[in-house]
Parts: sequence; C-alpha cells; structure tokens
Amino acid sequence: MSRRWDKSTHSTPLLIPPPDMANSKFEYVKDFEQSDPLLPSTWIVVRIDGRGFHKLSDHYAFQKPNDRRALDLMNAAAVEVMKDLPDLCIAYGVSDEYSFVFPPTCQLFERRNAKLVTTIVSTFTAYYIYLWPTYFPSTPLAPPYLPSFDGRAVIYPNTRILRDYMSWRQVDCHINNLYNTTFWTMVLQGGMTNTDAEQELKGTVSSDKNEILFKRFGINYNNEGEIYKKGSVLYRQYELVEPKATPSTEDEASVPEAKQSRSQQDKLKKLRRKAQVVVDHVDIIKDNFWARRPWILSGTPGKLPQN
Ligand SMILES: Nc1nc2c(ncn2[C@@H]2O[C@H](COP(=O)(O)OP(=O)(O)OP(=O)(O)O)[C@@H](O)[C@H]2O)c(=O)[nH]1
Ligand SMILES: [Mg+2]
Ligand SMILES: [Mg+2]
Repeated sequence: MSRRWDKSTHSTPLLIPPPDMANSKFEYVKDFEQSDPLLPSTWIVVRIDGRGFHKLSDHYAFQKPNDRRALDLMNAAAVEVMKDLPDLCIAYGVSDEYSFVFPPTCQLFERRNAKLVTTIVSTFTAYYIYLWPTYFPSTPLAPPYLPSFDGRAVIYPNTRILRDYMSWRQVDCHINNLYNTTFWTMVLQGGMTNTDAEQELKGTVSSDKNEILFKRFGINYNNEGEIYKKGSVLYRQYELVEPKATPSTEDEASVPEAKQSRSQQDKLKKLRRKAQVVVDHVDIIKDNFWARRPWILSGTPGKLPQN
C-alpha cells in the first residue's frame, strides 16, 4: 500500500488511504453506529456518581459523616462544568453525585445522549483530579484509588417532573444526612460499635433521630451546616439587566434554539457565559427558590428579582 501524507492542513502528517481504498469495503462498519438523540423539547438531566467512593473516602480518610473539603471539591469541579457548558441551567450535588440540567430548548451536540454524558463525566473528572491538590494539599492522589465517575442521561417531559426530580435528590440528601449524622455521632461520640448503632437506628423515623441527637448529645440537627442538610445548588446569577433589554412578551428562550435566530442564540449564549456561577445551599423543594430566580427554568437571562 502506498503512503501519502497530507501536509497542507495538519501539522502532524495524516495517513491518507489511496483512492482505491477510500470508501472501501471496510466503510460499511459505520452502519453499526447508532444515533442516540434524546427526545426533543424535554429536560435532560445528566447525573454522575463517584465510582466506589465508599472505599475511596476511607482510603483518603474523608471526615465522617461529611468532609467539607470533599464537598467543596465536588462543587468546584461542577462550577467548571457549568462554565464550560453554558447550555446548562442548573446543577445539584450531594455526596459523590451531581445532577446537571439542560433545558428543553437545548440543541448542544444535537442532543446526542452519549456525547452529552461522556463530555460531562470526563470534564467533571478532569477538574476533580486537577483541583484535588487545592482541597487535599497533604493527601496526594495515587493509584489504585483514582477518582472516576459514571453517568447517565434521563429526560423529563415537563417542568413539574423536573422539579420533582430535583426535590427527590434533595429529600435523599436530607434523609441520608440525618441518618449519617446520627449514626456517626453515636459511634464517634457515643462510643457505640457500628453494628450496635445500626441496630438501634433500624426502623427509626426522623423525629427519633433528632431526639437521639438532642437528648443524648445536645446536638440540634437544625444547627448543622446547610451544605450538609441541603446539598449544593449551582445556577447562573445575572447582573441587573435594564427591563427594556430583557426579552419581551414571548420568552426568546421558550422558542426551541433551532428556531431562534443565530444572533438571538449568540446573545443568550454570551450572557450565560458571562454570568457568575453561584453555589448555594438552599431549599429547592418549595416554590420560593424558583420564583425568585425565574430565569433558571425559563432559560431567559433576565432581571434580578427585587428584594
Ligand atoms: N466519610 C465520608 N464519606 C463520603 C463523603 N461523601 C461521600 N462519601 C462516601 O461515598 C459513598 C457514596 O455512596 P454511593 O455512591 O452509594 O457508593 P459508592 O461506594 O460510590 O458505590 P458506587 O456509586 O455504586 O460505585 C458514601 O456511602 C460514603 O461512604 C464524605 O463527605 N465523607
Ligand atoms: Mg458512588
Ligand atoms: Mg452516590
């Protein structure tokens, strides 16, 4: 086989097949590739989760039940993902997981499932590892305990269900944190064995755990850190925009991006890219959070609500 090198467009020479090999008998293998676009006009949630973080957190001696450094590192990596992908409108993180949300109007990567998931997972992992020394300066990462994440995309057909999804994750955060806080207080402060603490907590409800914490250890669960009780919510904060500069009656962003003019799309993208990504630890189950920040669900970078 003769070799020809394309020097014109690539600094690294590329091997170009001779004409008789182009579109050759091998090219049929392309037909095995399946397209995987996610249903149009639906919310897309990409949820990633740390692989084997139970072992990894033990190995690097994360504090129990919560290690603030580990959570701050998760949040820092997620902020970089939000900055890298301006299409994302909100993200929610707890423990070793993060949910990243694309709006129904999103056309990024033609909404291809694998491309969206793998981009988020690898960007997040890259930043997690890159930023590790900032949060764990005296604990270097070393094989075989290297952090990795899995990911999946799920679509939700309307805003109510998307909000129910977000509420589900925050309720999970609350239930797990109350359990873990009580369990580790019984073990670390109460001197109980893991098995005894687990046994005693079996079948208990929230009020029982609150009572154990308060009566036995003088801990008021309400006073625990908001980051632990509520998880972390990331969204874009826009500078105050003059009312006439905001989109008019029909929200631009409610029109599918494919149907928006190029200049409208560019304008929105620019605003999203310039916006500051905020990390908050607040209730996202009640309406208040969303009502005060209408641009998150409408996709329209707008006016900050007046207090
Ligand atoms: N000590 C401590 N452990 C944490 C913290 N955050 C997460 N973890 C650990 O990470 C685990 C995350 O749970 P999972 O995602 O269900 O379990 P996993 O071990 O990652 O397993 P897979 O996700 O199935 O691979 C928790 O059970 C904890 O053991 C933390 O702040 N402190
Ligand atoms: Mg995990
Ligand atoms: Mg998890």
